[in-house]
Amino acid sequence: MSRIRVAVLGAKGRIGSEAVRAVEGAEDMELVAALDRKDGLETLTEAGAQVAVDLTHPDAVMGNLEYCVDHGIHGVIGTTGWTDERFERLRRRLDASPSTGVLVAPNFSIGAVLTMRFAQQAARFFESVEVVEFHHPNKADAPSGTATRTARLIAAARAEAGCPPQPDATTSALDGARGAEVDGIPVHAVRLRGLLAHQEVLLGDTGETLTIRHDSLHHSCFMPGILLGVRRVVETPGLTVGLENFLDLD
Ligand SMILES: NC(=O)C1=CN([C@@H]2O[C@H](COP(=O)(O)OP(=O)(O)OC[C@H]3O[C@@H](n4cnc5c(N)ncnc54)[C@H](OP(=O)(O)O)[C@@H]3O)[C@@H](O)[C@H]2O)C=CC1
Ligand SMILES: O=C(O)C1=N[C@H](C(=O)O)C[C@H](O)C1
Repeated sequence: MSRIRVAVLGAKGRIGSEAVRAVEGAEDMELVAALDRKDGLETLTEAGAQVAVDLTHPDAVMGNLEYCVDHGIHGVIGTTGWTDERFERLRRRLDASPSTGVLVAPNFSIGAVLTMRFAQQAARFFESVEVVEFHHPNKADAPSGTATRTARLIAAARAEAGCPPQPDATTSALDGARGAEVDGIPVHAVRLRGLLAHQEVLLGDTGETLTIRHDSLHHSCFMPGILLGVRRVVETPGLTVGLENFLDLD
């Protein structure tokens, strides 16, 4: 059996360093490159990488990914900062490299993926929904990629079910007091020393509330998802958004 030749970008970072160890420990993979900020992208082609795992920074990910797609290297992308415009740019790039696969996963932890799915299922049954995410204070972006994706999935489920806008009588508020709005869903970001990555989806209706909470307690929780992404992306051309597509959830 030939092993999958994997490169990790952001290899010295919090999640990247854990990913390096996970790839090294996977029997069906070979770590052929571990890139930090100072390393040129040509290292990827020189090393013969088949899959690049990007865990860098929202400012770096597009350049890295475009180099990979142009060179036929599959991408497993955990880095955040994804907008509709970025997805469109990536789709156009992939059109010119139709055998290349890219997985963009807002969250690789199975529990977080299930949180998103459960929130999506519950969204139409409650009048009110808000998302609160909690992260370590060194995180570059807010709200988190996971919270943004969760809110979008909730909003889409509510739109499909014909739910009206949620009630909110606020007419006067300090800037930011009601959080950010993602497709009409309020999203609040907390940054606190001691935390890693946590999320609550709060749903409310007359006389009851439902809270769906997930806690990532260690970066190891993202590793099974990253390894699954590497194994599946080599056989899945085009763009896949969300690890749930590789989990056979239905
Ligand atoms: N999808 C998921 O499940 C998860 C996603 N993430 C996301 O992954 C990203 C990284 O998070 P985290 O590990 O906490 O961040 P860190 O800052 O700890 O790590 C990022 C690493 O990438 C390096 N880097 C920056 N730019 C480049 C570049 N152009 N090429 C190569 N390396 C580069 C940084 O170097 P330097 O220190 O010199 O800047 C740093 O070593 C974030 O977007 C985060 O949200 C995190 C956890 C889970
Ligand atoms: O920066 C982090 O730590 C994380 N980033 C991802 C996000 O923005 O959703 C995934 C997880 O929350 C950890």
